[in-house]
Amino acid sequence: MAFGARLMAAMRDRGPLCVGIDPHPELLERWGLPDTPASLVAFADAILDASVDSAAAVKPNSAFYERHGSRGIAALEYTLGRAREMGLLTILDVKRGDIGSTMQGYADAYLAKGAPLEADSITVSPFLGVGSLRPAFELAEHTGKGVFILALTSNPEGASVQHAKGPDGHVADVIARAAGALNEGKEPMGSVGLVVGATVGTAIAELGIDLEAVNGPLLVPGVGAQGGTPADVARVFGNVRHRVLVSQSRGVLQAGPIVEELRGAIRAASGAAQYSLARTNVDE
Ligand SMILES: O=c1ccn([C@@H]2O[C@H](COP(=O)(O)O)[C@@H](O)[C@H]2O)c(=O)[nH]1
Repeated sequence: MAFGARLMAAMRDRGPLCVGIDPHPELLERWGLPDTPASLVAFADAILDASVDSAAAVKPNSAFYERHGSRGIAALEYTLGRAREMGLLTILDVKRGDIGSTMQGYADAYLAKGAPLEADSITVSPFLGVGSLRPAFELAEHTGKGVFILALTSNPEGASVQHAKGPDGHVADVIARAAGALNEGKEPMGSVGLVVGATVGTAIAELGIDLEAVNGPLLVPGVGAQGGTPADVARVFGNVRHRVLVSQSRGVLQAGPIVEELRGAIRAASGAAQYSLARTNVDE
């Protein structure tokens, strides 16, 4: 089954939350764990156990694994495999993007069946042009995987590039339209998503972006530690609420390391997002 359909089913069954697996050194310390590769495994195991019946997906961020070198990558490989065995969808946050021939290598690394670092989906950066990402789109289509393109990121520095206007329109809108074209006609939604922060304020309307026409999942970071709120999510994404996957890392992970307490925080964050989105009047 295609990633878009699998994610839609997971969100229907377990709510609109994706739990970020971000083993920051500060979080490891808070959990009473040393900053070592073995701790990455213990940290992620607890998050997977707490998420399995309460979140639609998990999102390990590769950066926190790469900083430990090959043993960190081995920990990531283990965690991706364990999530797959548990039936949890994975979004590997690697933000890759390169010329087409090299992009094929990245696609093979993460989206090929049986690859050591196989994930259900990855994040990609369109800075070299959305067309350069084609190898990832094509392999994802072939293997039933997903791709999330950075469009309007949650950090304040993103706007100076993403709001810029070129011959084809605003950068973020060009990206959104490209995703819409790749997802056209897909039911219940396509597998090419966008990353759009909860912190983008009124940018969607100002840049003339039609999120409905994207027809793909919207991965929404920025809630919690970055200052975004469930009310912001509802305000920004009310008309496409059925395709919104809110991603939270530090906001929920600080409830660890006890799995029951972590599960409680995940359920509360998921419930808050769901409640806020459900109260949105799409005609407003
Ligand atoms: O626009 C973006 C894209 C990705 N991220 C990633 O999401 C998490 C956010 O962590 P929090 O602790 O919930 O702030 C992190 O892995 C970022 O690299 C993002 O924040 N914004």
